[in-house]
Amino acid sequence: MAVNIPLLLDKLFLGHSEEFGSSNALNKNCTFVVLVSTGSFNPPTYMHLRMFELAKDALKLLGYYVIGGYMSPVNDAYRKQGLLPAVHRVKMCELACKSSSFVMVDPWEAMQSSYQRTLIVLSRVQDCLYRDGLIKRDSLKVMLLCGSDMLESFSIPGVWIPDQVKAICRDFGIICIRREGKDIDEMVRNNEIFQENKSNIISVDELVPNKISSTKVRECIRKGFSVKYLMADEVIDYIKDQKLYID
Ligand SMILES: Nc1ncnc2c1ncn2[C@@H]1O[C@H](COP(=O)(O)OP(=O)(O)OP(=O)(O)O)[C@@H](O)[C@H]1O
Ligand SMILES: NC(=O)c1ccc[n+]([C@@H]2O[C@H](COP(=O)(O)O)[C@@H](O)[C@H]2O)c1
Repeated sequence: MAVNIPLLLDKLFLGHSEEFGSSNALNKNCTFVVLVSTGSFNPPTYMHLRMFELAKDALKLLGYYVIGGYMSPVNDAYRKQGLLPAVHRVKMCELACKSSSFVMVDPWEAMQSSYQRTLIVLSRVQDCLYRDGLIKRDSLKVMLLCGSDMLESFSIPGVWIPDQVKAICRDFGIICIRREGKDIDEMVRNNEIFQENKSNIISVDELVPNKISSTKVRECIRKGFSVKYLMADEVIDYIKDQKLYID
């Protein structure tokens, strides 16, 4: 039985914008995008937030308008080594999102009693938005936002369910941020499902390459090094207060 947690809508852009002049953005004939990023966020870094900015810019050039984004921290049952309890990761994501005008946290996945696959997470966000009726179904697109390491994992046998990968690519779409020089076009060329849905897979190159990773941040904390300017000050304060990531 799913734990019922309402989807936050407070930062969703549903009104006026300079880009749309004086008229209401939602009356315009364009596709509105809601980004969903799934991951450990252990802890959330500036790069996790930066991904939303990069995706928003890239989609704008393609004629899409991003009206909001969600970070969805993975459930504890994912059992990745060193994964902190979801309560901490959700809290840190909430603190990280404070500085964003459009990125929110969706704690639904983290708060369920079992692991939730990414397709289920995307479907739930889409269902909530459809149910609310705030945006017309045919002008709303929910997309998975990820880094190229995650896109690469789609092709590793046994990690994802092929039918679910198909559904994610076909019914949602993926916006993928290049990470550490990975060739996203090659990944798309070498995967049949990606090939079939290549118009729905958008790759984003960074103008300012950024190698921040949660693993490296955890390593710095363990060694007692500074992590300032790698993630939000509020997140750093929380980690200190709660004495997290020190073995
Ligand atoms: N520097 C980065 N460039 C591009 N994508 C990134 C970067 N850091 C994280 N991501 C993406 O953010 C999402 C969530 O990542 P995750 O929480 O696993 O962070 P991570 O830094 O990869 O963590 P870890 O180091 O613990 O594996 C994934 O889609 C991942 O690819
Ligand atoms: N089949 C699936 O839906 C599937 C498989 C592997 C990873 N994932 C997701 O990808 C993300 C990976 O996060 P990490 O890079 O931190 O391991 C998590 O949100 C996880 O739930 C989903």
